[in-house]
Amino acid sequence: MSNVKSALTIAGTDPSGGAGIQADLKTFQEREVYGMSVVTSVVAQNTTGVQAVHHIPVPFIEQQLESVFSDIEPYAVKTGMIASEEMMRVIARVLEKTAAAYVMDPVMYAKSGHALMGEHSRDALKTYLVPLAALITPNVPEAEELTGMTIEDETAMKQAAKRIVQEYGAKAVLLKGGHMEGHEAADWLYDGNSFTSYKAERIPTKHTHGTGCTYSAAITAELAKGRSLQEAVQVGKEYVTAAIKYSLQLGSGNGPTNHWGYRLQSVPAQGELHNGIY
Ligand SMILES: Nc1ncnc2c1ncn2[C@@H]1O[C@H](COP(=O)(O)OP(=O)(O)O)[C@@H](O)[C@H]1O
Ligand SMILES: Cc1ncc(COP(=O)(O)OP(=O)(O)O)c(N)n1
Repeated sequence: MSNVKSALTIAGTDPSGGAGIQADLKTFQEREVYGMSVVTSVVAQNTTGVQAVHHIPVPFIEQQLESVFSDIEPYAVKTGMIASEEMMRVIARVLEKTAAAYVMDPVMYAKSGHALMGEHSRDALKTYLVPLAALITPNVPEAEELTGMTIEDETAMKQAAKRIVQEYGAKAVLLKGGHMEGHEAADWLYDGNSFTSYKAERIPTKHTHGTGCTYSAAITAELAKGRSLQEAVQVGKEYVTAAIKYSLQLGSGNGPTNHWGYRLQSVPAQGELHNGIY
């Protein structure tokens, strides 16, 4: 296996560059790992929402996976949008055979509310992919879908995380608190033994397109570099918080995260932002 640390994302696309594979590859690049991608669905979307979806035929997803894995074995893999049970089965067959750390972002909806996973595929996600994952990163609505629980406070967040590990066989769960109320954006990691919280000040912005993709991709990149799960989540949290803090006023909806945000934190105060970005 090459010493070059590489990460693979298996996910849908966003031609406006804020979410999906485009966000994942930007994150991999910024976190200094070699990024690769397998496309599951081509999504016509932008900062205002999803306009249309074209699913890649399952045999062609299989072909892309074969092209990558027969040539470059990734150190870590993340999955994002996987729309159907058939896609999940093909992806699971490949992930069963790899030693790569696997991070699953169980993407069900875009922030606009558009469904990105078929309703009937949620059980299949639990059957085929959850048991293979080193980490699952649901937001609160996704954790509610997975567990059937109503999650309104941190106690319920922790109960849901525990249930996903104990009942569905996940190795670890990071339940993200972006959808909760309060002055902190608090996420809870449960690794089967104990809980760790990752908290940051809630930033008052509507420009949060692609936050979940950015976060899980940053964690995946850090796992590819050999960091522990706790360290990888810590770096991921710092990365996504900075990406939200410096998020971009692009488009007429929810603007995207800024992948230079992490670097900007350590730069002394500047005057004009260059190109509105850094
Ligand atoms: N306004 C915000 N300020 C700071 N952190 C946020 C904000 N919104 C979300 N986050 C953080 O961004 C990450 C992604 O969370 P979340 O929005 O829950 O996921 P998703 O994008 O999958 O819906 C989490 O770490 C969450 O705490
Ligand atoms: C192709 C694709 N995958 C995932 C998402 C969801 O992205 P996420 O980071 O959870 O947040 P939003 O951008 O939906 O706010 C997506 N939109 N497209």
